[in-house]
Amino acid sequence: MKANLLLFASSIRSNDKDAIFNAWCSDVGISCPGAEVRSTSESVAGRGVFSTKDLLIGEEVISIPHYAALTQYNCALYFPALARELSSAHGKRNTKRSYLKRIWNRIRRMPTLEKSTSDEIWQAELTAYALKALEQEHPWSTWISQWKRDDPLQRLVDVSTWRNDDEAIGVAVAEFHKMAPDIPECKIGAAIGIRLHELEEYSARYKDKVPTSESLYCTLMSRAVGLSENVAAILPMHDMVNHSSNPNIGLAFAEDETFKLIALENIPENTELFLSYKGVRDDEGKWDEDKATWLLAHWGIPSAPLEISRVEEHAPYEHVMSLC
Ligand SMILES: C[S@@+](CC[C@H](N)C(=O)[O-])C[C@H]1O[C@@H](n2cnc3c(N)ncnc32)[C@H](O)[C@@H]1O
Repeated sequence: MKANLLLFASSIRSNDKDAIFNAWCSDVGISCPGAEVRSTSESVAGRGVFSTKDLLIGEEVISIPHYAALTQYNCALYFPALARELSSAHGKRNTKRSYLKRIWNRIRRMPTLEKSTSDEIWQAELTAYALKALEQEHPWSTWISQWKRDDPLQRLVDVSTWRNDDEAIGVAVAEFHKMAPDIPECKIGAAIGIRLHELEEYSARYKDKVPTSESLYCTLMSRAVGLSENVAAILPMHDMVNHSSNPNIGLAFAEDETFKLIALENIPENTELFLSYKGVRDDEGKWDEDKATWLLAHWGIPSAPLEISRVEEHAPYEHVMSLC
């Protein structure tokens, strides 16, 4: 069923895809008074969210009810049997990741910092739920079947032999380096190594126990947002917004049980809307090579020192986190 849906998604024309997605948002109660998804060469990524009218600073652009969000909590309610299977599949973790983390920190000449292990758990869980939603034609399947990611890491993961193919890994590193020549290849290699190791762990832990897909895991990672330290979500419509280090909208938590995307400045009609997935400045406001490496490895988005000219994060929305 999943394969059929994905085939269906790739065979429909881009504009039809956008119309289907925009109509689906309205059907499930996502209100977009000032925005819609468009596939267009005017988007930085070929597809993104655009304003459909002039927007004023502070204006609500999109409102997403909590129940529409793909979170572990909502998913456990919709798919309780899978929630039980997932909790028994988590099992005991091994420690190889901390070894890779030490390599990363050695490259950065930083002391070892342990990263929270909850990241891999939410990624695995949300991947399993997304696959189940596709299989059961849950209302989310219309949305999930439109997820896509196209960058060297995704292409590498989609080559089923990547585990035994150092050459393919080298090609991915070289492609990333071409996209972001200011980032040294050794850092890109270390970041990709960590990502691939996560995938290996994911497969070893969950395969044959719950629905798994390395490809979807990799794609999903690039669409999620951290709502709090241990809660990640993929929010329909929010996940269609592309990244800029000069964002014009921000995510806010509202008291009416919705997530809201709010204009951070006056935005003319037909302008691409942007969020900041991850800041790439250090404490002094300079381009930070490590942060830039993760922006590249996690989302496939390049950055360079000269691109940053304005303030990145807007104080009222600083509670909005990106996962990495
Ligand atoms: C959350 S999705 C955004 C929606 C996506 N464009 C789509 O059509 O589904 C994140 C992905 O969009 C692409 N993307 C977002 N911002 C970008 C940018 N500034 N430049 C290039 N690609 C970008 C990257 O492939 C990234 O992994």
